[in-house]
Amino acid sequence: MTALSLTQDELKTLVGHAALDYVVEGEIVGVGTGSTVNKFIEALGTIKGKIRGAVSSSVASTQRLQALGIEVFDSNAVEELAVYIDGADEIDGSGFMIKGGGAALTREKIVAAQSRSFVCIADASKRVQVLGAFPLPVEVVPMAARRIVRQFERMGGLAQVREKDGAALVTDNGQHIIDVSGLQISDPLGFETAVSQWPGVVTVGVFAHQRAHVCLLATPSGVETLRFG
Ligand SMILES: O=C[C@H](O)[C@H](O)[C@H](O)COP(=O)(O)O
Repeated sequence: MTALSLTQDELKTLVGHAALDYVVEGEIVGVGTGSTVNKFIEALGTIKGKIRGAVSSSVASTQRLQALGIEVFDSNAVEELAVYIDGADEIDGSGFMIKGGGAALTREKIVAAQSRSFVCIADASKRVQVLGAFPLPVEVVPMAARRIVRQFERMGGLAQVREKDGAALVTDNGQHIIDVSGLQISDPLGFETAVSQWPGVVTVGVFAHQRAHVCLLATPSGVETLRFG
């Protein structure tokens, strides 16, 4: 394949449109959050007559979907989704991911869990050997934040509460986010299981139990499809 000279934004558009191949006609599609998913939502608008609607993982994505005339269903109103399409901050060779750079990790994990298949859309910069170079987002109940920061520090991480406009960021769920840098997550399944049990942790941004089944990776040579079985 010839190398294309595309900006990161164009790569996201490419992969956002490629994800349409995974949308099942007549069904409700699970929609993630983030700048790559925003390209997918734009593309979804062009085939909105062919789908029943969407289940969304954030207020931001819901607003974008509704602005395009796509009906957004409550996740409780839908038993199971055929496919969930979402971006990632990092993805490894097993389809394990770090997510939550946009603070939407909790609802993302919920929608991923109710979907038969997770299609990750990302540009090639997100592909890693070992998870952890991207600071790991963890959604926490505010009263537990200090204790959880200390726990990550004891593991050798550097943890801090994410801020927005000079105050702690508040998620769609009314909680806070801790970002943890300096961790190498060599056992994503074990790590996710362990941290998920800490009191006050709402959701850890390691997606190992809800890993991707397919990753559409935008590269300078076009879209590569990685399948994780
Ligand atoms: O909370 C946000 C999500 O996990 C996003 O899917 C992730 O941060 C990737 O976002 P982007 O496509 O903007 O890089």
